[in-house]
Amino acid sequence: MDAPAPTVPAPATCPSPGGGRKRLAVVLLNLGGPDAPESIRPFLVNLFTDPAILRVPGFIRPWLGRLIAWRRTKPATENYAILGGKSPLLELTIEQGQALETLLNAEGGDTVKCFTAMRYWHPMSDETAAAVKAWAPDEVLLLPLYPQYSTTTTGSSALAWVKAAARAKLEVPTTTICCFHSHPGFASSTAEIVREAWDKARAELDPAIPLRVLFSAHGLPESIVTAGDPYQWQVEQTVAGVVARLDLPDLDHVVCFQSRVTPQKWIGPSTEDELERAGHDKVAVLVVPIAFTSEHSETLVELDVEYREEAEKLHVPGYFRAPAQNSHPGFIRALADLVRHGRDSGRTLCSFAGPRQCPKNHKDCPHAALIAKLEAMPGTPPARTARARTAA
Ligand SMILES: C=CC1=C(C)c2cc3[nH]c(cc4nc(cc5[nH]c(cc1n2)c(C)c5CCC(=O)O)C(CCC(=O)O)=C4C)c(C)c3C=C
Ligand SMILES: [Fe+2]
Ligand SMILES: [Fe+2]
Repeated sequence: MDAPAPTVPAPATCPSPGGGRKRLAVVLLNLGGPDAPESIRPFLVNLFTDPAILRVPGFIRPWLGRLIAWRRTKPATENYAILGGKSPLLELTIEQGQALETLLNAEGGDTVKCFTAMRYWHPMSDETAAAVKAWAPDEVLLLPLYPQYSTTTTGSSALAWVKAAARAKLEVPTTTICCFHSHPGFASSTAEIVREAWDKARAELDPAIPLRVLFSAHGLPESIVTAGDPYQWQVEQTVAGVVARLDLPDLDHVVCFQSRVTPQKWIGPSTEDELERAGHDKVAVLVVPIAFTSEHSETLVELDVEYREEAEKLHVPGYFRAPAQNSHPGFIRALADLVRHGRDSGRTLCSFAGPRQCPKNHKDCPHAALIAKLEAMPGTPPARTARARTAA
């Protein structure tokens, strides 16, 4: 159902490995977004026919997924029209990859090249796996740009990569970073961004009006969380880590969830409900996107246009928004640290701290679930070491 794939640019001329330096391909995993109005429907079909997103029996999924995509096309087209008919996600992800590559290569050591593999629009895993194979790396490291692990995002992308790597016969040791929700460098750089936005908002706002921070994450159907997905728990960990670094004692803040797109019950409170509460309490809000590291349709349209209008209607006395991390130097340093640490860990699957971080009740934590799937998949790249498997 994909539209014809745009040609993937050939990888830049490879630097000589020289001096025994190894070649490390860092593959940035991201969601992807339509690159033109005519890509919106096939992008949505790819999204809603993903078994990680639409959890219905396999024989129904292609039909139901296409139906939901068809119904979602009109509102999504209106949203992307505000952004010129396309998502900015690919450009921003490429910029993040370039900044990361420059930083890692400046340190000497191995030769690093960053690639991008999008889940629902081009360049997708098959195209990227072919480009990575052509570059002939000694090792691959998968780095999601989602700080918090969800089966619907990082889990789905990692599985898509494993299948694509097998098809491309890319059989090199591969490390997957599963999450960095509480990575100290990520938390500090996010706190820096939030603090700057807070100071700017406070400077503009009447000192008599209180300011509440709404940490707004993309939502998930509640049934996915109940089934064991650790995403909500990890979002809460991120917020706790960021708040601890803000140096704003007694900060009025809340974690809330946006972007509900299906009729099922989604996790809450919703960002819309929190706007209503802010209007009622007569407090201004600073909205902080907390589960995605670059600007995209849901920050630039949903937060900046729709929720801003909603806040006005609800008489919220001030509406401010902190930017996403994008290529903030502190964030890129955090990503570089994750690459180095993941590499050195010798693990197949590595959290920001090495081993599993999620409490036991989150049975979809990849350390319990994904590793088995990764290794059971025919043609899976070999686990790095037997120790890595047991350590996971
Ligand atoms: C943490 C990030 C995300 C989670 C979790 C997530 C789950 C999830 N998403 C949908 C449905 C849609 N998501 C759409 C766009 C979209 N989703 C994320 C991130 C997460 N999704 C991003 C960054 C984007 C935007 C990309 C861009 O183009 O800029 C869309 C399409 C847009 C729209 O129709 O408004 C849909 C649909 C579900 C159902 C889900 C969990 C089950
Ligand atoms: Fe989404
Ligand atoms: Fe986990």
